[in-house]
Amino acid sequence: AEARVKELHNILNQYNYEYHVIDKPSVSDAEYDSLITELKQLEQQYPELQSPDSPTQRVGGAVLDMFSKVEHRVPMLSLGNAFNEDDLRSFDRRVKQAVGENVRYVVEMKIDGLAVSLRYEDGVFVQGATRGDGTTGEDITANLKTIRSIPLRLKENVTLEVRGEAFMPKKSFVKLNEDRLEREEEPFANPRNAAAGSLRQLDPKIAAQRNLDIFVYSLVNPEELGVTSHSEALQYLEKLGFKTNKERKVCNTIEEVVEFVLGWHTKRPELSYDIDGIVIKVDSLDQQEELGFTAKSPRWAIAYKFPA
Ligand SMILES: COc1nc2nc(N)nc(N)c2nc1C
Repeated sequence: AEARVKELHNILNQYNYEYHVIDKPSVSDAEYDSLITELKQLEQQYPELQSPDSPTQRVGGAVLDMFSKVEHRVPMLSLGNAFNEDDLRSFDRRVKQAVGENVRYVVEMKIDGLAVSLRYEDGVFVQGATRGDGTTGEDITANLKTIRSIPLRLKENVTLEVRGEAFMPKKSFVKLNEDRLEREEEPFANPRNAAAGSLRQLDPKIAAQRNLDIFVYSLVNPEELGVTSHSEALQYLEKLGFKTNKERKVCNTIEEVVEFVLGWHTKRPELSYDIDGIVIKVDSLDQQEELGFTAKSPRWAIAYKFPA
């Protein structure tokens, strides 16, 4: 039975990855459901084979009476803002004054959701937390486990921490508000508030019904893993089984960045999720190191904000 349980963990984690992370399911929902039912039965029959990282443990048990605090070992910083093209050119000039002319940028969607931190030990998801004040956040592990695109087990048994943005897709937001209006409950103002409200639920069963999703956008201390650029770090995270946002672009000049940013002003409504801006980052980790941080944000990144 133990061998079968291990095999079911691997098969179900892979099927969950195909469906929720890369959106390329290789089996039917019925096939997935029959295997999850088999695993649940084996876990009932052999309680010693149960484990917190089992695919059956996505929707946790207890309703909490409060969230415990989590100290972020590496602070979760905020980003400096740019509001127009000239702000972007000034950012580029500041960067080049510090690290020279040869700079490559990675440009990414700034998802309008909730920043969260996910910690893994030996490949297993052990703790997830909100940003809080950047130093102290709230432990929302049980709620984050209900997000199917968050792997409970990585494809390699590594210990690391990632940051990402949990969000509610536009379609889920519309459906949720329709249901709330039917139940004469206050609708949420926007998907960001709906995502925040869902992750603040003390009952994981409620969070599990909210169809939340996540894009992981950074690896804490990537230099420890021998990657030399942010782009490589993102590719490594994808290899591990994380969901990253595909709309990113490597740009070799700030003019390319400006063109990319202006393009998204008009393309924004086509996205299935809300973005409130575009994040521009120096790609080279060595140059990020040279640029360092201000008290509250990295000097090697900036958020271009769309007009509200
Ligand atoms: C490096 O720090 C960051 N990177 C980010 N990247 C994206 N795509 N979105 C964010 N909201 C974000 N926020 C921070 C603090």
